[in-house]
Amino acid sequence: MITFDSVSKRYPNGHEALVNLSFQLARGEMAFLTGHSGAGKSTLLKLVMQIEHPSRGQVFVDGQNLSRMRIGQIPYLRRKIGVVFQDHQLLFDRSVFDNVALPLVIEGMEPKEIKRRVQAALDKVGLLSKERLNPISLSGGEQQRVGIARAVVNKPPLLLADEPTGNLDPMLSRDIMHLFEQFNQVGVSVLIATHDLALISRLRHRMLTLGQGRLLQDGFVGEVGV
Ligand SMILES: Nc1ncnc2c1ncn2[C@@H]1O[C@H](COP(=O)(O)OP(=O)(O)OP(=O)(O)O)[C@@H](O)[C@H]1O
Repeated sequence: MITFDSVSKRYPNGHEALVNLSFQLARGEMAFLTGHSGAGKSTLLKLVMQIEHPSRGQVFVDGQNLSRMRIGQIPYLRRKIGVVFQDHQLLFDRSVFDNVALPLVIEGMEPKEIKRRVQAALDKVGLLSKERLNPISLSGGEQQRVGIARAVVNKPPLLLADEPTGNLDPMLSRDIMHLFEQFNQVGVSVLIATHDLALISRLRHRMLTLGQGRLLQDGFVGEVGV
């Protein structure tokens, strides 16, 4: 689903955020991306989303070489990728329903189909009863679930998350990771950047560790000594 082939990323200020990075995330695989602050985790995710571009090497998503992609194709790429952020970036002047519906409204989907999809996504994250509320009245964990529902509402084959449990306590964090596992179990490829080694040490998934933009380790959590 994702292939990095000898990818380096140098920002305009000269900082090399990723150095000769190669790895693959198979279709239907779930992996964690970890490493110290500034190791390059967010940069890697931005390259997948085409927010940033590699200075050297090639990135493939779902078989497509991103460096050969025309600008007009970028929206189609982004539709394949659900993204969850730490601060969930919800709109507090809209209901939970409207927040989750947003990607479908932008796509121009029929209102009836939007309703069906949004309710299915809210049901999956356990928030169907709160669809009419304003997200400001929800707890931090619930707000993060709204963010996840919005990320999966158009059924993307790939889900990326950048520190999705950063503001949550350990129990809520486990629930959120469990939700990602459930999406993975139905075939969604999942890549989650996180600092939270204590949390991921309990889950048996592949872990890619970055250090100063290089891939330091790649293996299953138990094998790499976490
Ligand atoms: N737009 C930019 N311009 C210049 N340097 C940048 C830019 N974005 C990130 N960097 C630098 O690139 C390096 C990697 O940053 P990145 O955000 O990818 O790391 P990270 O592993 O996600 O860190 P954190 O866990 O703190 O979010 C850092 O040294 C950062 O300061």
